[in-house]
Amino acid sequence: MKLTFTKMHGAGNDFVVIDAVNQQIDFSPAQWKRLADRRFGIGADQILVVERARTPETDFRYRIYNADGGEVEQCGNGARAFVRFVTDKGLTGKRAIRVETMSGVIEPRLEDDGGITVNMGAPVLQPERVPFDAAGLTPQALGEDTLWPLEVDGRTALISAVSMGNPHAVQVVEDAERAPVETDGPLIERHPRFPNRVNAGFMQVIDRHHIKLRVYERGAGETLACGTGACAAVVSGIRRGLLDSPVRVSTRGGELSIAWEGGNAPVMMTGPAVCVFEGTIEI
Ligand SMILES: N[C@@H](CCC[C@H](N)C(=O)O)C(=O)O
Repeated sequence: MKLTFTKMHGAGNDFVVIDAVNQQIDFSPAQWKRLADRRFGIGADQILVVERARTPETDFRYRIYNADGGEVEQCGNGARAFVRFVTDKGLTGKRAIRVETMSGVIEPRLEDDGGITVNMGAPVLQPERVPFDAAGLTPQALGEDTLWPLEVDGRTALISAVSMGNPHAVQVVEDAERAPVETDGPLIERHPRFPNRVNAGFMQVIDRHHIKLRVYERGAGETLACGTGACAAVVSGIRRGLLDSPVRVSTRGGELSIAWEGGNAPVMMTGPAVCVFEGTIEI
């Protein structure tokens, strides 16, 4: 079939976005993987599929596939790209949009200045719900946070286990640019204590309102930015007593802003969403 797509990015985290409201889509994991392939396909960290709502309480359903072809629960930068896409394509006239994802309903909003803010919901911190297997580990308390000792390549990384709908392991590093993201990232991603695999975040605290962040993403490798990774890092930093809301998150691809008032308050994410080009591909 001939597939029409839009190539987008949010702070350099790039997406193929597909209108499945007006196109019939039923692809296999191998086909998603091929679309995301940077040599044999279009190239993307994730594929975002915009579908009709399945309930009267929501406006759309939005599905997310990693570059490895696997479907996943959540994508923060993708949520902003989703809003730009449905607005630019005229699929909705609403500015506040309720959208069903695999991990529940989120509420992105197009602001008057053209920026996009997403209510990402409250973080989930119970290990079994991340999911993280903490059996037999002795945690360390830091501020309000619980740091788990994770054995990685013969060393111990002290991680916060956070779910933003999808799983994250966040550690603090002295220098994000020199952090072992390429080497430790894949080991953490597939660490046996994370049964669903995990996104591995490496956060450098610049000051109480500013961090640098690199994320080795599950199913995609290191990306230029990870929205849910930024939310998880800020939650971890605030709980560790290192940060105060709001926090500017500098990534290799751009800047995000994350606000969180603690506890069960939702994490609010603001950042860019850009359309790069449109095209068609035979698949
Ligand atoms: N880039 C995303 C996260 C995409 C999903 C992630 N790789 C996972 O497997 O959970 C973001 O901006 O949040």
